[in-house]
Amino acid sequence: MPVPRFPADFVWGVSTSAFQIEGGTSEGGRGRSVWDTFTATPGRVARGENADVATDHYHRYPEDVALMSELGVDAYRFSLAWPRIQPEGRGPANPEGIAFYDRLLDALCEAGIEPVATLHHWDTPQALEDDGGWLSRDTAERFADYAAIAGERFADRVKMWIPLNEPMVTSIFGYGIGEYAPGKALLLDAIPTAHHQLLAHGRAVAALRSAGARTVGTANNHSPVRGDDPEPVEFLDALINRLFADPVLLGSYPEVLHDRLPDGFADDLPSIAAPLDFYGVNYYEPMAVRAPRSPGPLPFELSPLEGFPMTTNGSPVVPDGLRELLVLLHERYPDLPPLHITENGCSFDGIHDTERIEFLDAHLGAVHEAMTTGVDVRGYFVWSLLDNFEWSKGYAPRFGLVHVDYDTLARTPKDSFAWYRGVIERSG
Ligand SMILES: O=C(O)[C@H](O)[C@@H](O)[C@H](O)[C@H](O)CO
Repeated sequence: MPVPRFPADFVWGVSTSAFQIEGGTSEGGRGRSVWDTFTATPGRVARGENADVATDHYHRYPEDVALMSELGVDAYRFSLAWPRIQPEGRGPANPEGIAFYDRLLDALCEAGIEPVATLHHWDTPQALEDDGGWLSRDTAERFADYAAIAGERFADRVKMWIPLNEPMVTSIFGYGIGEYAPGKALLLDAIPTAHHQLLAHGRAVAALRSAGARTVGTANNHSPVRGDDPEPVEFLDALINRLFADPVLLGSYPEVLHDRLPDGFADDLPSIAAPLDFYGVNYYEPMAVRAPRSPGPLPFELSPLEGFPMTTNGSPVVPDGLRELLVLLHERYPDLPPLHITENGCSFDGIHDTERIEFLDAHLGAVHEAMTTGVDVRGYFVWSLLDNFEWSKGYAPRFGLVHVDYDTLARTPKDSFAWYRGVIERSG
């Protein structure tokens, strides 16, 4: 199905993150992050893989910027590595770290590609984790200092800012079930990490605006929750969607989680609900849930979503879930700022990646459908430009429009690269 016409000023982009592509983890004065520690811990990452080299973007960024130029994107969403800019997570900026991002930003501006900078894509400095990490309120204050440094140094070239990528994943996968760094399995006792991240978001918005940032938003991952039993559906919806959206967009928390939040949380809500210029959404798949079949610590259990094609990463392909989500956000949040799809993509193998083209085509169709019903969507960013390090799954899942040979680090555009370039060209 030909991709429908999007507005002429619609933003076409691609996304990546520092830890997943940069490599050079011990170069340029970079400090250790929780993910360096996690990948060095046996049994945490498939096949014992790590991101010490990853796609070597740290050295090959000119080639990657040239690929984006060839692709014709308007914007590139990447993340700054906090441990590269502040190796211990506090104190003065690391000049070599700043210099690396200066080089990258200058190359992007030279190529006419708008930089979209995420301040935190999960690589928290290990030194802060040793002091409690996101379980500690102080980390939010340290994050504000980091945001001020980044704003002062880069706000002249960065077009859009995103303080945190998917705080939900850090809280639930990092502190709740321990599947991601820092690998803690606190279950619902992980919820204070959500509040401290949201406080960090609010503090960073203020720091970035003082530094002259033009446009500030979010990149929250959201999934419509499906199930026949309303109780587990509402609870999971509160846990993965509303816990991270309501405080930012309504200035309140879902009632059902109040007793899990730190004392005095309400005093922080005005700072957390700082007005935004856009609301970024990462979408991959809906979630299905049911009541637990045996007593356990959680009032729900996940259930498989059947009857859909699957990606090589085990995700069901449900394009209409994206339309459903956009309409839900539009209806649920009256003062919702314009939306950007800050991530959407899939893992499939091979250079001739027809399934990826079909996936992106169908999801763009879903976005357009939501727009025709009045949802204000301004841009779309494919995850990802390059195959990269897929966290605890290592390098097996391939999400890139560009294939990466991890032996030679050679980049090879896939069929989806040419397809997306055509979409961008046609949308004019
Ligand atoms: O959404 C996420 O989980 C992250 O932002 C990305 O870092 C992932 O790599 C991507 O989504 C594929 O799973």
